[in-house]
Amino acid sequence: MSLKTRFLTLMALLILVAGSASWLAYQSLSESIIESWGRQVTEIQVRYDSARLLSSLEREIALARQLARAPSLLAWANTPEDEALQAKALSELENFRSGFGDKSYFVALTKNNHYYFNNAQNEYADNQFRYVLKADSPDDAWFFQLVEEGRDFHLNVNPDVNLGVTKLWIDVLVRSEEGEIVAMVGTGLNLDRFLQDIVDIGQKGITTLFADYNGAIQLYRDRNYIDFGSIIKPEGQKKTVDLLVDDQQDKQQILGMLALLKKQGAAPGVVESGFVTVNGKKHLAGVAYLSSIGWFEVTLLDLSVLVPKSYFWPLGLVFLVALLTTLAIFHWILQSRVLKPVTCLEEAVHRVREGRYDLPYLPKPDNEIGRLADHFEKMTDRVRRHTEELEGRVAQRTEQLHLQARTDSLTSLKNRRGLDESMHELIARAEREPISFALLWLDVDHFKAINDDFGHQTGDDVLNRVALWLRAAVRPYEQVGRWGGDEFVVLMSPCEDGSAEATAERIRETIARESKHTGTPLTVSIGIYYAKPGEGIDTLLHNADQALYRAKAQGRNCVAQLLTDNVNPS
Ligand SMILES: Nc1nc2c(ncn2[C@@H]2O[C@H](COP(=O)(O)OP(=O)(O)OP(=O)(O)O)[C@@H](O)[C@H]2O)c(=O)[nH]1
Repeated sequence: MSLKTRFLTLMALLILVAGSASWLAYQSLSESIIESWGRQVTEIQVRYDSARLLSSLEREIALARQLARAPSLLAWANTPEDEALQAKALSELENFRSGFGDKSYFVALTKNNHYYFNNAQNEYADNQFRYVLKADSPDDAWFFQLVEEGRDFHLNVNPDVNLGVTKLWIDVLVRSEEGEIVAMVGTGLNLDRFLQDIVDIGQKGITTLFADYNGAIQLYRDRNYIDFGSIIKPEGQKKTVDLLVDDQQDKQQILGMLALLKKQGAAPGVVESGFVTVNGKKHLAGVAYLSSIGWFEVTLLDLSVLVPKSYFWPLGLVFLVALLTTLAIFHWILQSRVLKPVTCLEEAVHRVREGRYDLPYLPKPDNEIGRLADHFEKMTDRVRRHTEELEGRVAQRTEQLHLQARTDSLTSLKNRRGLDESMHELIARAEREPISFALLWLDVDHFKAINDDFGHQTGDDVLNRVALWLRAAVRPYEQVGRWGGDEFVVLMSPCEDGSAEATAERIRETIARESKHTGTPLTVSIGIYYAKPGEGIDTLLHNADQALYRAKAQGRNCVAQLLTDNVNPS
């Protein structure tokens, strides 16, 4: 895996880990903020809903209580058969009727169980007596139950089968001076309008409901959940608030909140709250006890509606964009400041390793890698110069050795090897183009005697002088060498017929003449051989040697030629 891939993978992993940790921390923090905010909102909402209910009921309840204390009503309730008292009481009731919000009232007398009612349309004027309540009738059980419980004030939602109406009833007991319950009075409020005004107020995500002292649902936007006639139902058959929540733990929690508030009694403004699941969605439930009417107010806040998850999408988007931007910036910095310089440096090192000093362009960021590239560039330049210098020296030395290997150390003429190579070149050239060349083989006469008479050093001096005279006697481009001992060779090319003899003669004369000026006069014998096409080096040497042999045989200090197709001496 390349450095770049490793870096980017590591970076992405680190960002993901850090991002996930931040996200979890954010989730936890936001949840606790939402929870704390939700509880405050719930409290406010509960108090607000409670206040709305109480404000709409208080006047009605106060009026009902006032009616319950009316002397005319009390007098009639004590003596129901007294028609005068009845007329007076009903007149009083009619006065109160116009005061009630629903413009209706009811009276039920405990002594004869007579039930009186009149409505907004004054439908039952002078005919307020509606029916007789029967203790054994389930429809009338509410009356007998309330009287038996002896609660002076009660609210309930109940259908009146006889009247064909379902209302929120305000029931107030009428007691005689002795405390005996003699009647029940009150009014009924239009349930639909009440639900519409107080309960189903159309705030999204907020559900308001009211439950009675036992937790039975009294006011709720869904009528199917309302526990009508709750007063007469035995425990266990009531539609209580826990019906709204899904699991058993939540049911216990919400009922526990009701029990706790009931225990705390009349402490105003106390709100209990907790999370419950309603229809599979998490809700924050707030509960308050309205001691003045003996009911509970329950508010359910759907947090997924009030604070939907979609609110956090921009945050996720910002996180994603930040992640990608960070990766892009990191990649750019990594690429320009680290990876590209390192890649170029690696390529440069590779080239130098292969002996190439033409470095590619090396980026030099202002960091350790840039400085490393700079050092490497300078180091390479130095190595290149050093290598070039060394190579120059080696080439020079090689050239020297090459020359040395082909030069006679005494005379500085070509040695046998040098002559050998020159002859090979001439033969090869003669195969390609029609050139002629000749070999002169020269030997100092009686050289041994010089050595013997004057010493080896003098012999060397003589050989040196012969070399100089030889060199001077031939054209500059003729190749002259010492074959060994006192034998010399001249390669003449191009060489027309006859020119070799002339040159040989000139050499012989020069040496004889010049040596006379030295303390050791000497002569040389020269053999000549003209090369023929196709002849190898051995043939050439052999034939030249034969020519020399002839010259020696002829008495020395002379020139002899070997003609291979005519072997007679010249
Ligand atoms: N001083 C000196 N003598 C050498 C060198 N190389 C060979 N000699 C001597 O040269 C002599 C060559 O003698 P030869 O060619 O055999 O005979 P020569 O005396 O020249 O007689 P001819 O050739 O028959 O005229 C020998 O005595 C060698 O020892 C050298 O480099 N320096």
